[in-house]
Amino acid sequence: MVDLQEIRLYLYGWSGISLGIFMIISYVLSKAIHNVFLHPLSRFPGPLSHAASRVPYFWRSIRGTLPFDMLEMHKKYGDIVRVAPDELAFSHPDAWNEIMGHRQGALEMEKASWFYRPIEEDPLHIVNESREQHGRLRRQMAHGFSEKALRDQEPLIRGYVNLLLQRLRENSQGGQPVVLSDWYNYTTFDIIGDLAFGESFGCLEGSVYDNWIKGIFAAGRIGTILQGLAFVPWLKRLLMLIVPKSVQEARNTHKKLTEAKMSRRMATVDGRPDIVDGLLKRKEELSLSVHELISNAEILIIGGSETTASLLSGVTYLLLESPEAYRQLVNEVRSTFEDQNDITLVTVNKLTYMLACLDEGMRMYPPIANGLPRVVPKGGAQVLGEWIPENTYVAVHQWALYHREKYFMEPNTFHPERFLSSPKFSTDRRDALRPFHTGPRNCLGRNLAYSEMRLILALITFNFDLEISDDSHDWIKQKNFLMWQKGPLKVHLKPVIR
Ligand code: HEM
Repeated sequence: MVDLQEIRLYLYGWSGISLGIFMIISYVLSKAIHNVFLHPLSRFPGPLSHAASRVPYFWRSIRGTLPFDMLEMHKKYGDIVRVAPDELAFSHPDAWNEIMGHRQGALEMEKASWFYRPIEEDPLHIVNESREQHGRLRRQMAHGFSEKALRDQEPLIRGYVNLLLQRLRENSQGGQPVVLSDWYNYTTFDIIGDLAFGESFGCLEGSVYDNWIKGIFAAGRIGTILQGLAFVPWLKRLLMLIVPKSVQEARNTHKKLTEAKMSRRMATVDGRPDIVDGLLKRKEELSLSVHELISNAEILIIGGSETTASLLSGVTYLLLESPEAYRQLVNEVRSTFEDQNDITLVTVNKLTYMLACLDEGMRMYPPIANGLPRVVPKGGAQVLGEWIPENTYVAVHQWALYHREKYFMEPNTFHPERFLSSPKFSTDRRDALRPFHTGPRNCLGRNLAYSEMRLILALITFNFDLEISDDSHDWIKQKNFLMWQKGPLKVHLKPVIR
């Protein structure tokens, strides 16, 4: 016997669900139509799907192809591209100052919180703090990055570089290639670990990555997902509730290890020539909790090690794939120095060709390849002659900008001479190259990074002949999830006999 009441309830249920789905689809469609045709950014060019929704932009970001996709978009649509309903990408040398710089009579643009604070509950640090607290932190930290501080830090840095050279000698003895990309990472992590927490990670000692560092590598991919979810807060909250217990436990273990590191640093005498000393001295005045101190030390490690190591791997690869440039660099290093003890943080400044190689390396393989978005302040702002409405997100995507033929001749080939005033490259817009950004929130560690990179590269090319391993010729074909996903860069090292 058919129960009519049951059928009626069943049909009501289905019509309720259908109505719900219909309403959701109508909402999404009307929002997309509004975004494309009626939004204040409608007049800017870009792919239709990106104007309609943020999803395509995040799809590119979580697939790791954003830097390359941005180049294609700029080639097709020009210097300004609408990459999301509320975001514009700018690809022009002048955009740097207008977006990142000190703006005349106005405050600098704030950083976009969806990008910089993917987990709102986490303590803040110098990179994502608000303008006022950022200024205070920066003033204190700047002492640790001064020229005097760098001179005092030299013995510490040199100690790790010497250990790197020793390990490279040991590991290349049988003629097998070494994974140079790992060794660069070990070295920069150990150096920054010591400068930010008062102790190294023991990577060079143990010839392995510390677990703490492995966690940072995994964070890049998760970071891009969390950034996307910032636009759908309910989904983010839901997903956070179902994070597996093992992940939460790993996070807690990491937290405890870091707290122990910071406690040990705080127990050591004042005046250690490192980067956190300035913060420790003024922690009460700056109202810094232990967690904020840790958060600052952690961001120094993330920002100061992976970036420098990536560039070292990138420039080594590019040099080994460009024999003429490699030969010229080796010539410069070996004719400038007779003894490796003469190679210091000061004397490496003589290596002008090496500096050009590093700059060209940053152009072809910028450690921070994607745009770091800012928010247009109240009242709007002028960028590249266009009036941009308030609350628009704006960014410059480095990899894409540096690979545009409009600004760099032969952008896909390694030409250090473009940074040595070669007439062939006189039309290059060298002012487009800002790997350390510009303005009040630019990189504090620029000098430290250059010193480290020059010292390491000079000592390696002084001590070894390098040859890329056959299976590393495609090394540069990588994805990017906030950081480059570097595969092993294998290199044969032959000690130079003197
Ligand atoms: C090749 C190596 C490096 C590159 C390409 C690089 C790049 C950058 C960039 C683009 C920013 C701006 C971030 C933003 O706008 O949100 C930045 C900020 C920063 N970097 Fe670096 N960096 C490098 C090495 C280092 C090193 C070795 C340190 C030392 C620990 C360091 C410390 C910092 C700090 C403290 C900030 C924040 C500055 C502020 O907000 O006032 N960086 N870096």
